[in-house]
Amino acid sequence: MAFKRRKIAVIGAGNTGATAAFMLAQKELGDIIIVDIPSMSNPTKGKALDMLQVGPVQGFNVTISGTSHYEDIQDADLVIITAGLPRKPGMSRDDLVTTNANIIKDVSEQIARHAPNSYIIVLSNPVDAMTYVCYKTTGFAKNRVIGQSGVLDTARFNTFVAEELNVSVEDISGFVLGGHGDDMVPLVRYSYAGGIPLEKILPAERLEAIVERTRKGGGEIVNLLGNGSAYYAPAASVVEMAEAILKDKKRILPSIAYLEGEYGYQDIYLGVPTVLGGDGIESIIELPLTTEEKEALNKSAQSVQNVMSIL
Ligand SMILES: NC(=O)c1ccc[n+]([C@@H]2O[C@H](COP(=O)([O-])OP(=O)(O)OC[C@H]3O[C@@H](n4cnc5c(N)ncnc54)[C@H](O)[C@@H]3O)[C@@H](O)[C@H]2O)c1
Ligand SMILES: O=C(O)C[C@H](O)C(=O)O
Repeated sequence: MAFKRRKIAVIGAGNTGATAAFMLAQKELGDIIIVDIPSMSNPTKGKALDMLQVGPVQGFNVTISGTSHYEDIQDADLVIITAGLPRKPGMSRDDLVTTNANIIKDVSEQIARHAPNSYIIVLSNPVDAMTYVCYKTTGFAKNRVIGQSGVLDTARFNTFVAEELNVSVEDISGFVLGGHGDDMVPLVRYSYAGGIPLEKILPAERLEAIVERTRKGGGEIVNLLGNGSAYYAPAASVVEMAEAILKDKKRILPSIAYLEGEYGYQDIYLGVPTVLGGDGIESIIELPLTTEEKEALNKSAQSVQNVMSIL
């Protein structure tokens, strides 16, 4: 049997979808098909063609195409869902729930029909609840339906810590648990700079300020952009997860995973540390938490439940 290149479908050709598609191509992770709703002109095809023409300049060699037909995602190995509305200043991610849930249901049905063996990473917000909708609609196994938030939230935390310490961001390893909302749980106790616990080198009030800024990191960018939300770091984050799966890297990365008793929660998608490899979420890592940390995680899980109760 001949080897074949991987096929990656990106649903939604907006800011996050187009940026993720471009980064996937630059890393030659597979042939890319970008799907968006039909329109009078054809911006999806236009973006795909524009990206493809970077290949000769940067030296990557994959196909990139744009479409509004779901048949074109036939047999995709991996699907990244970015379809849906982003928030605007003054909105919370949860305000998007009703509109985006309808979009995610529709997209998930199409994925189940045309790419029944795929692994899915969901980005659309409110992402914990949208990942749940995708899981229920596709009926795929829980390890194959994954949400992205923790890689991004951790990247923000790491960025702020590196700036504070004036050291390389490469040496910071933060750790964020919970839902992708303002009560997410950056766990300082499990965060390090060059192997040194952060609590040993940063005063408690500076750490608390960084935790707060991380929690509101998405909103900070929404306010700065004025019309839409972050996309470079979100795209890079979803691509890191995609790479872990496509190359069976068995990375320890935070993912939004379906919980059946882990951390004491049932029937919920929530951000937890996972091993991401060729079979998607291969395992969930459970860590001992202090009473205070567990209370913070309970609060975050309750926020996700509140959004899910609207569905
Ligand atoms: N999880 C995260 O960390 C994270 C990070 C950034 C953005 N997001 C979320 O991702 C989503 C997309 O953000 P964006 O900045 O790319 O928005 P965007 O408006 O730039 O792009 C969204 C695209 O989805 C398309 N779309 C809508 N319905 C569709 C359907 N049924 N099928 C296919 N495509 C459809 C739209 O036409 C649009 O091109 C938002 O919900 C945003 O909140 C999540
Ligand atoms: O903040 C948003 O609405 C988009 C995304 O979830 C983010 O964290 O950047």
